[in-house]
Amino acid sequence: MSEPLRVLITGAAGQIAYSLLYSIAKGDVFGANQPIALHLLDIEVMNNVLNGVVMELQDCALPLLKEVIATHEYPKAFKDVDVAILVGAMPRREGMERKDLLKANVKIFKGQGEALNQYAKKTAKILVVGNPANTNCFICRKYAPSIPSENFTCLTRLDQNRAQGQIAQKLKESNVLVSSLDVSNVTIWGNHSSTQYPDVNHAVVNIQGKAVPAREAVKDDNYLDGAFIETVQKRGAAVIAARKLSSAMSAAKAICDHMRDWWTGTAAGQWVSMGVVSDGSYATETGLVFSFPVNISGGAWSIVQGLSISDKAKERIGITLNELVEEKNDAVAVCSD
Ligand SMILES: NC(=O)C1=CN([C@@H]2O[C@H](COP(=O)(O)OP(=O)(O)OC[C@H]3O[C@@H](n4cnc5c(N)ncnc54)[C@H](O)[C@@H]3O)[C@@H](O)[C@H]2O)C=CC1
Ligand SMILES: O=C([O-])CC(=O)C(=O)O
Repeated sequence: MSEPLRVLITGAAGQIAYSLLYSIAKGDVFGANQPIALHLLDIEVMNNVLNGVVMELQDCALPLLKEVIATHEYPKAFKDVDVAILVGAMPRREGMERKDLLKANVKIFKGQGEALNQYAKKTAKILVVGNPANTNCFICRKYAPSIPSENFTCLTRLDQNRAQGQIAQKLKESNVLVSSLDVSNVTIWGNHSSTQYPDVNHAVVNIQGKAVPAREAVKDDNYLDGAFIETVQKRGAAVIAARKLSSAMSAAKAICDHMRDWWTGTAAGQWVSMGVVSDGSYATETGLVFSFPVNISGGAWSIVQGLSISDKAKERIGITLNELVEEKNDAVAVCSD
């Protein structure tokens, strides 16, 4: 067996981590033969809760889990990590937009960027989950200049999974029985916020072994251009309104999907959506962390190029782009206070 992969999870005493740790330690993400050392970080007041999580991990009796380091200290938490999943941050409550968290959360990602820069492996793959995820990722990368920018990503896979789920659900209404996994190449453009653009123009549904364009399968452009987009954009808020807590089980599942695909690659002809550092593709601003369609091979992602983008789609991409530019300016100002 190989050396343990050092996987840092921040916010390890919180609700997303509680759904996430088991899948990672069991081998669902990095493979059934990959030993894992978990580095669990939370703030000092959560020490007791974190100890309880460590006890439960021991009690899961997982053969791949070789070591658990639970701490509130950055030097220990970030030391030599191969993977950093940065979840720890304040979640939003009912009535808030995710960008309302910016002031409270962005400085956490400045400090964790500095810690990655100082202590993590230079090859570390980083996934930012804490909201506002794109802008926190932008700041994290800014303060970790020794790690390549392509190693920084943020989570928009939950939005992708939601979009696939909505299309599968809609098809059930006309007795076309498919699962979310039969829907591919939906793209989430831009910000993990209510301005994101879930785009079905290149999406495909596998119906009894035949690849059918999503618009042809659904046969309802009004829905796809209206209620579908709004449902995906506002799904996080709908979960908060119902649960009085933000999504956790589905967020943990999306984190696993994101990391597993980054590790093992995307299927031929299929792409996934990830927030990545923009190279200016599709008229976006270079350097912003923007969600794009990406292909992944050999642990490296590349933005899918050459997709046709309608004028309406360009307008929607422009809206989410403008929001990200504003968030970035606010975040840079907060961090230089
Ligand atoms: N990008 C996405 O798709 C999603 C993002 N989120 C975001 O993930 C974040 C975490 O959500 P939950 O787990 O539900 O929240 P939670 O409140 O249950 O857990 C957050 C944990 O982070 C810890 N924490 C706070 N500051 C920290 C720091 N400086 N270092 C390490 N740990 C710290 C807290 O003590 C707490 O244990 C929130 O910002 C939420 O909005 C949630 C769902 C989806
Ligand atoms: O909506 C929230 O605040 C939590 C989140 O990011 C999501 O569920 O997508």
